[in-house]
Amino acid sequence: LCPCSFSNETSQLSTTECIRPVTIPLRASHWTSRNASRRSVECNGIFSDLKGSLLSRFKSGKREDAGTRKQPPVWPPPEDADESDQEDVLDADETPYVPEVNKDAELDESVLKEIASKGATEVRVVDVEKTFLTSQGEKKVVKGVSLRVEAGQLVALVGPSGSGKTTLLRMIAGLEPTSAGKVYFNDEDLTDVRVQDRDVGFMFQSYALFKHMTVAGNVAYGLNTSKRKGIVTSEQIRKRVDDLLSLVQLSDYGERYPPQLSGGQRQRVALARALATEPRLLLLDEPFGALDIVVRQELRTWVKKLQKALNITTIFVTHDQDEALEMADYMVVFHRGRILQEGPPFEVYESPNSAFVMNFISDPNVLPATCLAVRRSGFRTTKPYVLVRPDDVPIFYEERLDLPTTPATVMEVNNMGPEVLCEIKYDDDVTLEFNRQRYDFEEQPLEIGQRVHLQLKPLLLKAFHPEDLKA
Ligand SMILES: Nc1ncnc2c1ncn2[C@@H]1O[C@H](COP(=O)(O)OP(=O)(O)OP(=O)(O)O)[C@@H](O)[C@H]1O
Repeated sequence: LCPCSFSNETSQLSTTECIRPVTIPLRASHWTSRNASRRSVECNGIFSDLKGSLLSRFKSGKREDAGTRKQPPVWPPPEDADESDQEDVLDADETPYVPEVNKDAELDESVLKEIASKGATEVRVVDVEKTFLTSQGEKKVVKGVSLRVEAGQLVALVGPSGSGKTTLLRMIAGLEPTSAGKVYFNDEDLTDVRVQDRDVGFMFQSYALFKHMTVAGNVAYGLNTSKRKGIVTSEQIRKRVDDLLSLVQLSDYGERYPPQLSGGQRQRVALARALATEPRLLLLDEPFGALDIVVRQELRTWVKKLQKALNITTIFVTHDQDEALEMADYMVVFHRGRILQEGPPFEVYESPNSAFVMNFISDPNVLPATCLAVRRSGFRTTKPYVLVRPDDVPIFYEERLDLPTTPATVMEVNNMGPEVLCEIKYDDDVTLEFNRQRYDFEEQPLEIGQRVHLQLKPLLLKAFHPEDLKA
């Protein structure tokens, strides 16, 4: 186990108590009470063992040799710290939670102005196609895509792996030539313009920082290589780097090296670097994909706030539907190289235009189209299956003669925090999950074995053939 934040190691831990092997990235900032309790939930109790093991190791005086480089303060504390200090560090119940970023921090107006000196840019792609030449012949991976991204919007491209999201992003960036179609920034045709002349900032999942360069050096890299922004003297560069590091709340980290940072901090450096040259457009490809769930959640909210404050048009690719629903102003669902649906996230969620979209952005139940409940609902289809979301199923204690309800028996009741997830079985043995807000559930609780009556609303069902859901 390596708790040292220099090493960037992860530990593979298996335990019979866990459903599957657990990988826990260890970082100094993890040893905090809120994270600790979340982590213990995440890994089914393994945390207490882990903590105990680290505690004994720490008490035995072993720690990583941090090398001869200038070292920032890290956990574990120096060996000469007295035992009571050590207990303090490890006592998850008493250590205050240290968030990855201060989401409520006021953004310095002068810094914002410095960085967001241009107006936001509208991006349009028109009938864009991409064909790759592979050993099996030509492969068209983007098939006539048209999309308008309004100036200042945060747009999420979602879809299964291989559906063409990254390829589209790369064509917008100029990293990949288009096979057909046009790319415009504010009505300026940039289709054949080189990447370095498009004024685009990138941030990818793999931090892509130069390990041998300090944080400040990484942020300054773009400025050093492109002197076209009027930032030419070393003093101007230093000022811009300071501003950017302050913006991403890493002012004290300029002299560190990337391996000395946590994943979230590295992504913040990558963001500062992407913003260094005042890009007109920010492109993020799975920016939080490599981060753990707690940090990811925090950075989502923070990046969204920053994006709005900078008013910079941003397109991001994500596999995480929740991330897209939470962050995006506009959501684009890709399937097999085409856009299947686009719109504000709540609209796409509320009114998916196909079984594929419903299945992709929520976690619906699959029912046979001929089952009792579907027939009783009045829904008619020739397709073999039907999707229904767990939050789209009204439930009644008594039979409702005015509504087409179907009786069922409660089989499971699982408290999931803010929601209660229940499973019922209809009399034809078809099962269905539905959820209720905990507050509603407490008002009207359900018990295992209880008879209930559920309504399926035809407008909220989507019929499908298994082929329709394939990536
Ligand atoms: N240089 C290339 N040569 C050949 N095929 C490629 C190349 N780049 C991408 N592809 C193929 O294009 C298809 C789309 O890839 P792309 O990375 O755009 O998908 P994606 O939706 O972003 O998926 P993921 O989320 O997994 O990155 C995939 O089948 C991929 O294998």
